[in-house]
Amino acid sequence: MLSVLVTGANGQLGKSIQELQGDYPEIEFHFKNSGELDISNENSIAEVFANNKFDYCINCAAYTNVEIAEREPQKAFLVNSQGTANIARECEANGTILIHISTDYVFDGAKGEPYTILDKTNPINVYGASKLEGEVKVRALMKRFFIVRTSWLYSEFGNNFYKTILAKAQKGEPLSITDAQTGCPTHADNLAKYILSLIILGSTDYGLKHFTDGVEHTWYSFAIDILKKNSLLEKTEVQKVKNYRTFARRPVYSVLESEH
Ligand SMILES: NC(=O)C1=CN([C@@H]2O[C@H](COP(=O)(O)OP(=O)(O)OC[C@H]3O[C@@H](n4cnc5c(N)ncnc54)[C@H](OP(=O)(O)O)[C@@H]3O)[C@@H](O)[C@H]2O)C=CC1
Ligand SMILES: Cc1cn([C@H]2C[C@H](O)[C@@H](COP(=O)(O)OP(=O)(O)O[C@H]3O[C@@H](C)C(=O)[C@@H](O)[C@H]3O)O2)c(=O)[nH]c1=O
Repeated sequence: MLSVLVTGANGQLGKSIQELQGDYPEIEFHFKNSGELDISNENSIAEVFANNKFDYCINCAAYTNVEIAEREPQKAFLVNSQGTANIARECEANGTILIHISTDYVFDGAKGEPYTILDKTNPINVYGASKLEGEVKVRALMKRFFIVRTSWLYSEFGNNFYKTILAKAQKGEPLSITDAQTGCPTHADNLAKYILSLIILGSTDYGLKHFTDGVEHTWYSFAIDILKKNSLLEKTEVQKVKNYRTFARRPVYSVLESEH
């Protein structure tokens, strides 16, 4: 039996993994939400590790509000950089393999073609910078780790673009959606299955990975797909815009070349 700790268990990805647990009888899952394990608190982590021996830790805990991060960078860095370092340190000390999740927003978008794991990072917003610092800490502190970068996650859980658009359309609100950014929407369930496959297959191909669903979209084309799938396109007024106002800058092109 493999023992697997999942941090941030009540977030979008954490819940997607929880949904799948019945399909993995060979794994004993230990799901910890932010109240049960605060990754920014070393004592909280030490307490959880003192009572268990984990083969793997899937770090789903993160500060993910891209907009608000611009106004409270210290909070984003506390979780995404220091918190990640805390988890990495404890995993390394306990022989636990870390599967850490990162983002397409570590790139500036200037490349204009799919980013590989060898491409230079250059975040252009606070969230991306804090996630990159988390990656750097994992690499510095650990030998056996996976850093899985993904993009534009959506699912029935948590906050995501899919749910925002669906909720607005269901209320009959007119939509104005940017086509100024291109990326790959990725269903959290597919990412969860990929992560669990690394564990089940006992992969020793450690290091950096890119995982997406592999289909490029702008936010506008993704919104059109969402409306079509939910039979809302005819009923919804949708405007394509270039200048949807946001606090945070986002990469104009952040497609990740996915190996899977
Ligand atoms: N969402 C996306 O589009 C993408 C996400 N990612 C990455 O994937 C991972 C999972 O994201 P996702 O599930 O969507 O994010 P969510 O925001 O849905 O979930 C993150 C979870 O982390 C928890 N959390 C926040 N701070 C702490 C802390 N100090 N200690 C423990 N838990 C904490 C939150 O709990 P609470 O709500 O109680 O604060 C929340 O449940 C993250 O690393 C994210 O950066 C990468 C690319 C795209
Ligand atoms: C809701 C909405 C957003 N937008 C724009 C704003 C922004 O440029 C883009 C995406 O909006 P959101 O704020 O929903 O998505 P955002 O928070 O930028 O999503 C990101 O989250 C983090 C956690 C990641 O790691 C990224 O991969 C990515 O998924 O769409 C519109 O044009 N119209 C709208 O009605």
